[in-house]
Amino acid sequence: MTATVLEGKVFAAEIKKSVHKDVEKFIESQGIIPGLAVIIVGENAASKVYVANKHKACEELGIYSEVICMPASTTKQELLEQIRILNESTTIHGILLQLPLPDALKHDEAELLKAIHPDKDVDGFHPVNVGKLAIGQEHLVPCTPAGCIKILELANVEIAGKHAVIIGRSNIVGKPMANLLLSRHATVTICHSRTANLPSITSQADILIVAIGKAHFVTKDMVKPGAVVIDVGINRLADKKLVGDVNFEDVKEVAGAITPVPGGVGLLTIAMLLSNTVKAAQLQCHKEHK
Ligand SMILES: Nc1nc(=O)c2c([nH]1)NC[C@@H]1CN(c3ccc(C(=O)N[C@@H](CCC(=O)O)C(=O)O)cc3)C=[N+]21
Repeated sequence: MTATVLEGKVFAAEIKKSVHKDVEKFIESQGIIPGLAVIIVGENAASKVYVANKHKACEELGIYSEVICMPASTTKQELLEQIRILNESTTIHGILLQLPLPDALKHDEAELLKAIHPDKDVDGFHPVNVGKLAIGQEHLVPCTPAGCIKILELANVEIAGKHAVIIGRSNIVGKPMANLLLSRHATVTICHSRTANLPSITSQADILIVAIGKAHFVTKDMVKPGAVVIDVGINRLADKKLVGDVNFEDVKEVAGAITPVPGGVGLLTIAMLLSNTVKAAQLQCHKEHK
């Protein structure tokens, strides 16, 4: 048996189409354009590519987008001031602070993310939004795990009652992913670097979500026949080739369905960012009219 390949492009196009409609409706009813600001601090080749992709996607959908590039020498104070300006801006509805931050700012990350107004937090990283997700009140949800859920939904994969295993416990993917799956009634197991006998657990998964940042880590002996495998990894090999955390060619032989890298989850991440930007704009307008 060979797995069905879950093409990110197809699902992302579907989401973008619906977001595009929402953008048009929003502009018509409010007389303003939804706006996204992306702050990028320092030089990071990969970050620049993502930011350029996000900018292009905004243009396609009629969302106003601003990219704010700041030097690696930027201080916490300067960054907080930039965030304050964007929080108060009436043309910007979504703010994304691109991670990772330069080393000098790494220990300020939590404080900086908390400075973004929760209603403009299109990454869903503010503690208020993290907390809301944890108690089942989804508000602005992190884009990558939200994209994984969209893939499952659009591919008609049943979640309720299924055993979902997540490899990776990051705040950006693993933890929010667990909450999203739990709210949709999956039985959820989170594995990580200290998990004993990992293959014995991953082999029980009906849905396997892999987000550990190790190229080709998951092989077919770790996958239950017929499982749905979602690969969140993006690893650049020495030859510049982009690969996931899953050994695609190997796992494809046993999985029921699998996402490719590139062309999988990454495209959904961008689509969900656009969706969150319009949602944020809607939230802010409702508040103004109260
Ligand atoms: N605050 C913050 N929020 C983020 O959401 C965030 C971030 N920081 N830092 C970096 C990561 C990474 N990320 C990606 C987005 C799109 C693709 C994407 O479009 N990938 C395509 C193309 C990949 C390529 O060819 O380079 C694909 O997988 O097919 C990948 C990765 C968002 N991130």
